[in-house]
Amino acid sequence: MVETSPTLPPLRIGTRRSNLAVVQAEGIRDSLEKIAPERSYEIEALRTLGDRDQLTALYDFGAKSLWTTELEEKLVSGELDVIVHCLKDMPTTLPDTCELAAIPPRDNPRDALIVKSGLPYTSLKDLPEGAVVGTSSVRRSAQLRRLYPYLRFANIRGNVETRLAKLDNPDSEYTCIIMSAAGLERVGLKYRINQYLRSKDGGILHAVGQGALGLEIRKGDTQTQELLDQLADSKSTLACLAERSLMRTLEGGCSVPIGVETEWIRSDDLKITAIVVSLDGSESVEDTVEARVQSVDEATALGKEMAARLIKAGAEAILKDININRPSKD
Ligand SMILES: NCc1[nH]cc(CCC(=O)O)c1CC(=O)O
Repeated sequence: MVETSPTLPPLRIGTRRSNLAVVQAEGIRDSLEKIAPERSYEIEALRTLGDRDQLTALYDFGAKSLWTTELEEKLVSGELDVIVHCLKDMPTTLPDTCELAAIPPRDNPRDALIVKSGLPYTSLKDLPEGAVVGTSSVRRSAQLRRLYPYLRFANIRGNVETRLAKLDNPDSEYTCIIMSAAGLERVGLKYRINQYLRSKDGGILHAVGQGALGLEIRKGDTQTQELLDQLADSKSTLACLAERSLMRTLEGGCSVPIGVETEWIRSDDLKITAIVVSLDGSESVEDTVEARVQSVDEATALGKEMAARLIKAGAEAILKDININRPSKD
């Protein structure tokens, strides 16, 4: 007689209910099926507060956890085993019942310019005076205001497909929008990207963790941790942890204009560049630092060092001013 090992229950993968979130969760499920084909996997896509409320501007939500709280409750209660997040939507400090188990290989971290269909512009510098950039991200608008003071800005909310539809509507005010390149590429919309933006091209730095996924588990769930270890990418992990350490030290939420870029030079040296910009773009501090990074502690230390340099250059005054002038929730 053949002994059958006790079968594990299906691993329950939770995510938000946007097309992008589901595509991401399916990608993780497919990778897990290759690594551990004996196990079965289920995806549960949940509508979160951030998905339901499309009207409140992002900076009015205050806490960054609008995408994560409801999923974490299900994780802690055992209804889910892992949550697949966009890393940039994850608060830098998690509830102490949960932990960040793994960061898989990062996709393109850059922002992308998408121009309204039918308009001839192909880069930020082509945009005429008064052109309207659709974005609800103060990180994006503050950096653009600094470099292109003649542009105008309007909020835009909704998932990737909704934003593109709003852009292309001939009656909408938008000339262009800025979205994450990774988000567009994952849902098959790479062809809509007119320009990839970065410090050397267009001049704007991306968000902390942009282009990476974060896999969150119940604290102490070693079985799921060991499974997810096999999806982790050490270079992506260390770079993203350095970025998150910078953000945590500056105490910025998703709505604080901190732009960042990390780049591996030689095999173990990480270069980090970061900028903090006032909402109107009139003030900014920027710096670059480089260090050997071979461990989580060294990544964290590099992020802290970057934050210390920005604070020394005046970042605190800019951030304090932003918090005072932030529109209230009511
Ligand atoms: N702001 C919301 C958000 N969070 C993660 C992504 C896309 C995926 C990623 O960049 O990791 C997006 C959309 C966007 O910024 O265009």
